[in-house]
Amino acid sequence: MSERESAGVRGLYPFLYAGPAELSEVLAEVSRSTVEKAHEIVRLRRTVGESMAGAVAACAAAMAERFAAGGRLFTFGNGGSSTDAQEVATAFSAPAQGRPLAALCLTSDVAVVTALSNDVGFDVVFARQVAALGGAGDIAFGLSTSGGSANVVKAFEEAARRGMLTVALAGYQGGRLAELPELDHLFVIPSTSVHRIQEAQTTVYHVLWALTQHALGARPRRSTAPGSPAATRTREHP
Ligand SMILES: O=C(CO)[C@@H](O)[C@H](O)[C@H](O)[C@H](O)COP(=O)(O)O
Repeated sequence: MSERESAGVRGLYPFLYAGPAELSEVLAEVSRSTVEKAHEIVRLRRTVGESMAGAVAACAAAMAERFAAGGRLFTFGNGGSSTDAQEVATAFSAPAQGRPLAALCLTSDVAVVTALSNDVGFDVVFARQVAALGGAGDIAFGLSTSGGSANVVKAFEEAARRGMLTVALAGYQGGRLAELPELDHLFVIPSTSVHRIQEAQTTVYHVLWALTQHALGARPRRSTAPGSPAATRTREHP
């Protein structure tokens, strides 16, 4: 191992190099930073819960309406958001309890994703699928931490053209998604840490799932109190 690599490993795993005397100090530091991180996560989730409760409930009601009329949910995102999109589709379509709802993740079919990326372009990898599968009664559900992924933005533009309900989760200040007037529901997690954003987005979509189930009469549940719409946007329909 080169000097540089060894320094890298030392930085990542300091306890491997600590002598018995230093070890407890290193462990105390690791535990301090873990506790700080845990506080940060709880603080952000609380902020999100308090400020978005009303908007999440409104979004769930709109989603439930689409499902009740036979609508389907299409989810998409890149990287970590792609696996979150898979989790959203799984939660809705294959719940252990509650009503199974029609949901499909547009990142799950490798053949379709690679064909579109290879033959047409990665920027249309979701939009083309939305065009092929989506209809007016359906729901487009996209996640992006930056809010700037071109393929996510284009998918929403296509979904809006088709009259689909559009639901977006973003971070930072919403990025390009914040500038999309077509979005029906936008939830912006107020953080600049990709990981914190993803964690808080998980809370938002799991609550959306629970409230949608509740609205469909599948799971009795306490209602949530309305909150400030500071970090959310719900489009008024004429
Ligand atoms: O942060 C992770 C994993 O946690 C990355 O995989 C991340 O998701 C990828 O860089 C994405 O391509 C970022 O896209 P986006 O969230 O900005 O739309």
